[in-house]
Amino acid sequence: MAQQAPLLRADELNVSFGGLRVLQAVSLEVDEGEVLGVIGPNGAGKTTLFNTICGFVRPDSGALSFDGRRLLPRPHRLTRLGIARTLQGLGLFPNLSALDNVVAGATHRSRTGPVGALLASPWAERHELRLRDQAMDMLEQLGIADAAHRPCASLPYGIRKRAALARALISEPRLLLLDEPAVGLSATEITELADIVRGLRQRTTVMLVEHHMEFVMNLCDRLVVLDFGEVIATGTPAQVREDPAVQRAYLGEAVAADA
Ligand SMILES: Nc1ncnc2c1ncn2[C@@H]1O[C@H](COP(=O)(O)OP(=O)(O)OP(=O)(O)O)[C@@H](O)[C@H]1O
Repeated sequence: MAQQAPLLRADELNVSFGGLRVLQAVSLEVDEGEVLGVIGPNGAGKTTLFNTICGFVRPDSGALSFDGRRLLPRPHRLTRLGIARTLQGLGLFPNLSALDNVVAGATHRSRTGPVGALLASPWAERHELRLRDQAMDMLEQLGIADAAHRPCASLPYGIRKRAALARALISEPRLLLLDEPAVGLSATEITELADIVRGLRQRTTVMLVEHHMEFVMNLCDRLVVLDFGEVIATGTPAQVREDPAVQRAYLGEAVAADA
């Protein structure tokens, strides 16, 4: 049987900032339906890898492909391509309600356009109402429907994180990139988040960057480990845990932290 092509593929990505080589010949594949974790010590290049996939950073060389086609990402066109991302800083509009923030994530699906909005055509209105229903549905699925009409600035951090996730999901991405989804959450919230992400498998592929080892080890199907901008290991959590190069990379970090 022919093997399915990966949903996302990176080939020999090289990125440098000034003289600093931040990604060195990074190659990886993300298969449809999996949860792939990217881990590595501080400064390993994880965020830079995400930023390269999203088009915020241009690689010096190397290539990306998405769904078998060359990917030349541009941040404002990502959702149209089928890629959504949550940010470490969440990036929610603080004065808008959680619901309005989620609707804002679906702007590329809004067919109203400036003329339609001016004319306020019944068709456009119906479409916008449908979007709001879907956004409400999404908040319900993530267990935060109660927060729908409250301004984001007034919500606890854990709820805001879920609102940011709902906003990414409303665009119905094929690939969802989560940047440190567990950071700032309580132990209970982290367990709940893992359940939510597991549930997402049915509808999207997930690639996440994370430091929280227990979360990553319990949740991810596969891991890619970066150290000093290089992929030092790829495999299941169990394989990666036993990998001597990974142990050395993290041990080095622990020793540095103790010093
Ligand atoms: N815009 C930039 N200009 C210069 N150097 C940068 C820039 N962005 C990142 N770096 C450097 O690139 C290296 C990798 O950074 P990056 O943020 O990608 O690592 P990371 O693995 O995400 O780290 P962390 O886990 O601490 O968030 C670091 O040495 C960082 O200081």
